[in-house]
Amino acid sequence: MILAPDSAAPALELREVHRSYGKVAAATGLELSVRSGELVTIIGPSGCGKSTLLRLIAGLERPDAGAITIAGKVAADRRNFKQPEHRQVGLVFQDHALFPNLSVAGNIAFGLQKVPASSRRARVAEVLELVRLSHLAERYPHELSGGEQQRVALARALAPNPAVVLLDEPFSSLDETLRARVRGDVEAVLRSTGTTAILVTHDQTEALSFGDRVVVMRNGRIEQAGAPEEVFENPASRFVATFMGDADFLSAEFSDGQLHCELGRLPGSWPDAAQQLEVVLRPHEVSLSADEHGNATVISSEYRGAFTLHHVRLASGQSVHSLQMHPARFAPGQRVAARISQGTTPTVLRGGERSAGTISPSAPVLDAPSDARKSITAP
Ligand SMILES: Nc1ncnc2c1ncn2[C@@H]1O[C@H](COP(=O)(O)OP(=O)(O)OP(=O)(O)O)[C@@H](O)[C@H]1O
Repeated sequence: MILAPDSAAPALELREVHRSYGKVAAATGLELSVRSGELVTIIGPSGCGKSTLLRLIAGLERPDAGAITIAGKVAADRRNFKQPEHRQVGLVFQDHALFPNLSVAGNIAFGLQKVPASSRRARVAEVLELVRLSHLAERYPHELSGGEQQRVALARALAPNPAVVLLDEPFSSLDETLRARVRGDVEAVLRSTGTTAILVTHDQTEALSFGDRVVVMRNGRIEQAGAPEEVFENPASRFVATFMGDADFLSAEFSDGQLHCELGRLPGSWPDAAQQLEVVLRPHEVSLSADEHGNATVISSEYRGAFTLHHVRLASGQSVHSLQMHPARFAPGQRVAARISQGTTPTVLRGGERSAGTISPSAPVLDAPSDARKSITAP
C-alpha cells in the first residue's frame, strides 16, 4: 500500500492568540498547530485557561489578538470572525448536553438539518453503528447510562463530519471503572475515523494515555507541548514535573567536570553553571537495596499491592520517594542504599527550567553513590 505524503494543511492552527477578561489574561500568545487526525490533550491547574482555549477554537469567544485557522480556513483574526456553526467544529461536554425531548436518533440528526432527509437517516445510522448504539436509536437520554449518553454526544458531534472535535472533560462525570472503558471507546472511534480532536482534562493519566500530544498550560500560557513520554520523562520545568506526576528534586553540583547529585554521578556532559541545578526524580527512577552502611534511612513504607512506595531521607536531609515493582519492603528506620535506577536519564533543571545538557548514548550507567555498596536489586 502506498501512503500519501502527509502534506495536508494542519487541521487547526493558533497563532499568537490572546484573550483577556478585564485584568485576567486567560490566553497569552497561544501557538499551536494540530495535524489532521491528531489527538491532543490539554491539561493544567484550575483557571489556567483550558476552557478559554476550547471556547476560542469553537467560536464561543473572540480573540483580542492573533489568528485561528481551522482546516485551512481563517476562523478568527483581526478582521474575520466565524460563528460556531460555520467552523466545522464538533463539541462534546462533560454533562453530555443532550436534548432531553429528542430520541438518540433525534439528537444526532439535530446537527444535520441542512442535509436531505434520506442522507440524514443514513448518516445517523452510520454514526450510531460507529459508537455501537444502533439498538438504542429510539431511546431518550434519561433511558441511557452515563457512558451511553457520552457515546451519543460523541456521535452527535461526529455526524456533520467536523474538521475538529473539542471534548471538554467528557469523562469526568463517569465513575472510575466506566471512565476508562468509555475513554477507550471514544479514542477508538476517533482513531478509526481519523478525526482530529482536542480533549481538555484534569486527569494526568488521561492526558498521558489518550493523546498523541499533551499540552500543559499555566496562567494562560502553554508551558510545554510534546509527546506524552516527553512531557512525563523530560519535563520543561519544575512546574510540569510536579504537575504531571510525583517528583522529587535533588540539588546537583559540578565537581571534576561532572554533574553529581546525592544519589550519584549523572551521565553525559553538562554546561557548567552558576545557577542552582536540580535533578528531577520520579519515584520509579529511584532504587533501594538493603545496606546497613547505606546513604538513606527509610521514613515510611506504603504497600500498594504490586508496588511498595518508600520515602527515604538522605544524609543531607533531602528526601526522595522510591516506587519499586519488586516485593522488597523496608521498615521505617532501616538503613538502605538509594540510587538512580539503571537506564534512567533524569532531567536536570537550571533555575526551574530544563537544562540543555547532552546525554551521550555511550555514557556509562550512573555511578553508585560513594556509600552504596550493594547491587540495586532487592535482597
Ligand atoms: N467570562 C469570564 N469573565 C471573567 N473572567 C473569566 C471568564 N471566563 C474565564 N475567566 C477567567 O479566565 C481564567 C481562565 O479561565 P478558564 O475557564 O479558561 O480556566 P480553566 O483552566 O478551564 O479552569 P477549570 O479547570 O477550573 O475549568 C480564570 O482566571 C477565569 O476566572
